[in-house]
Amino acid sequence: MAEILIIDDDDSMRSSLWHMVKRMGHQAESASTLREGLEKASSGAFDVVLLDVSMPDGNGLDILPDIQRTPAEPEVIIITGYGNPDSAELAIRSGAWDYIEKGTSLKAMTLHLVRALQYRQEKIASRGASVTALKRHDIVGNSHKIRDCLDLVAQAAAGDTSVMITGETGTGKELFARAIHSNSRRAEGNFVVVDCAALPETLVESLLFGHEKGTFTGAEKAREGLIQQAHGGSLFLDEVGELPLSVQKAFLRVLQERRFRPLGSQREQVSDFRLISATNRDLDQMVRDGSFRDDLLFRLRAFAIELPPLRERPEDIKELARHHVDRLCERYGFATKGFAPEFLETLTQHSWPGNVRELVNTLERALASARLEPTLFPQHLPLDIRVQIARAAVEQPEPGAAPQRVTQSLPRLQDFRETVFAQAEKQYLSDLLSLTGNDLKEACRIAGLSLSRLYALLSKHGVKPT
Ligand SMILES: Nc1ncnc2c1ncn2[C@@H]1O[C@H](COP(=O)(O)OP(=O)(O)OP(=O)(O)O)[C@@H](O)[C@H]1O
Repeated sequence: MAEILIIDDDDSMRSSLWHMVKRMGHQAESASTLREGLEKASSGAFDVVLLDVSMPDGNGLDILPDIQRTPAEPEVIIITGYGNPDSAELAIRSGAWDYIEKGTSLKAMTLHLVRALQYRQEKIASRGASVTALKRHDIVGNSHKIRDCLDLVAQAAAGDTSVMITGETGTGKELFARAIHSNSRRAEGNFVVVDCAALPETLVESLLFGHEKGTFTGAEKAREGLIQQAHGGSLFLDEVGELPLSVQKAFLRVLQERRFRPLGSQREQVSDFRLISATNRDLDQMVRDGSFRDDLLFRLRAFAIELPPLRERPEDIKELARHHVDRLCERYGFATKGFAPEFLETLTQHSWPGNVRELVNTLERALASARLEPTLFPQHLPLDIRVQIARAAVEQPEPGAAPQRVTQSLPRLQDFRETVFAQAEKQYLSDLLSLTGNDLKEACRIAGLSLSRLYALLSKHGVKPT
């Protein structure tokens, strides 16, 4: 029996969904505001949340990420009476399982729920089996986003297709590539790293494909190429966007046929390798610009993993800091160090544009500054980071400027949302009345509201036709 939470302010809708869930033999709970819904989702163990978009205390899509981050990580089905393509796209991009309009028959809604439950059951079963068995290979973090990536690592490791890992610099692309290799059937073979950004253009072909003795000046001995070294293992093309166009063509052929000819050789060689590539560049844009081959991209991206930046998973910072400080202390022969609470707080407030690599470098600098002192304080952190955080705490943003990281006297997020939402709703209603010249029928049509709902909102905000 599954547990379903219905968040909808419309009494009759809530009640018919509740009966639908009960008839399916599941447990149902309901909430009529977003606040109540989020509270219930946070304390319950729901499998699916049916979430209305247009609610009295805000837009349901705004709390979608909060619901997905609750411990049970439920699937969310968005239900709305005012469907529009943009919010449908936003819902799906934000990870909603499905998006349905209120006019949909109960029979069809039942089917959506059955599918969502089936999907969830299979996801939990496969995640349990695959991620538990996964060797993490030093990957630290338990945020929802990292666990989703580990799930993909487990899936990729079980197969043999080419994998492309994308993500900002320092997000752990090489670490994840190694994890795929060491969890795959090729784990006993070589993991050969090719840093495409560091390959000199004149030597790239000979390094990849190898060469015979005397093929060019300086080729005093025959040399095995990196592709051959990866035979039986994995070839990791880091910064693959930097591969020159001429080499892209030759490499495409290697991928298609797993055969290549070393420079100066008459004979073709065979290499059975699994390709993993990584980039922080927008390869689709490079294809549009003509600097990357679309047929190669298509082959490289048979399976894709996108790693999240550290600022989107601050909950991992503490564990990452512990892991890397312990490793660094061991390397330098220090006794391990404790963290003052303010130290962790400061780390969590920084936005880490260089991601985990920047965090690791910063911890190394903090250790050098603390030397034999047993506890790390913010004072051990580099000055530039402390200055940035101190400035952000006191600076008022310029009108229209990007939001800053502020640390003092903020209201509760829910209260802030409610205030902003109420102001925006009031403004919208005034604009609606002026635009329509107080024609309430036309206003209902534009806003997608019933007349009674429009009256209720006008009276709630004290907006009167002029
Ligand atoms: N999830 C993680 N857990 C532990 N350490 C991590 C994690 N992600 C990254 N790191 C550490 O951060 C540093 C950078 O990682 P890595 O080289 O894999 O990043 P990258 O995305 O390949 O970077 P670039 O794009 O600059 O090549 C390494 O020291 C790595 O050990």
